[in-house]
Amino acid sequence: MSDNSVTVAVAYHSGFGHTARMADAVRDGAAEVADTAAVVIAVDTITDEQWNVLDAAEAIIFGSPTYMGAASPAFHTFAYDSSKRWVAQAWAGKIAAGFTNSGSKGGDKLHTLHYFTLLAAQHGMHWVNLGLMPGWNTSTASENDLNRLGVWLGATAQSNGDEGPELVHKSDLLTAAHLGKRVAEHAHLLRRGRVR
Ligand SMILES: Cc1cc2nc3c(=O)[nH]c(=O)nc-3n(C[C@H](O)[C@H](O)[C@H](O)COP(=O)(O)O)c2cc1C
Repeated sequence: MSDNSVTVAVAYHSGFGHTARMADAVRDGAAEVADTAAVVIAVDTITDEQWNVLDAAEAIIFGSPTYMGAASPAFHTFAYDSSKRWVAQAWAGKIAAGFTNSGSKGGDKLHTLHYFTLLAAQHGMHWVNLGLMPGWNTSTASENDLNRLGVWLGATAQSNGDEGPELVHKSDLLTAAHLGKRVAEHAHLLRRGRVR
């Protein structure tokens, strides 16, 4: 890593492993960008050292399954605990983005992403959206299209209730990787624009 390196941290919760697959894909997408350190942090087991990683990161990408139309309780505990950073606006100026996964095609996932934007705004962070046109929305389109669920705000996945994490849809993982890469690119842009 050079002096121009950036850190992209993926702060996520996953109850049963599906959202964890997305988190890994987001990390791998970010790591494709040169001079990027990409790390995943499970917020339900977060350590003091990992809080320090978040404090030092140029970008934090929030991820959670959608449970009962919102982010999971474990993610909300993390958000509550981040209020210590909010008081000092310690994360202000960082880049933020988000992803979620649910059992239904719609599943009220958008509410989880909206919540992430509010969390980011309260922290004074800059939201980066997905940056992909919607896929799978014409008669000739395919469910293997990127952004097959047609969401602009962040990356989304749909996981059938009777299938394990190993069957998370390929397109959703590629869409998650796209988000990670885009966030890393924006983190570099922001860093280059910073007066040192
Ligand atoms: C308590 C609970 C609430 C859920 N609520 C929703 C929901 O509101 N909408 C939806 O589509 N799926 C819902 N689901 C399904 C999960 O979003 C889905 O199983 C997801 O893949 C779980 O991700 P995870 O393995 O990362 O925990 C719910 C599941 C649980 C356990």
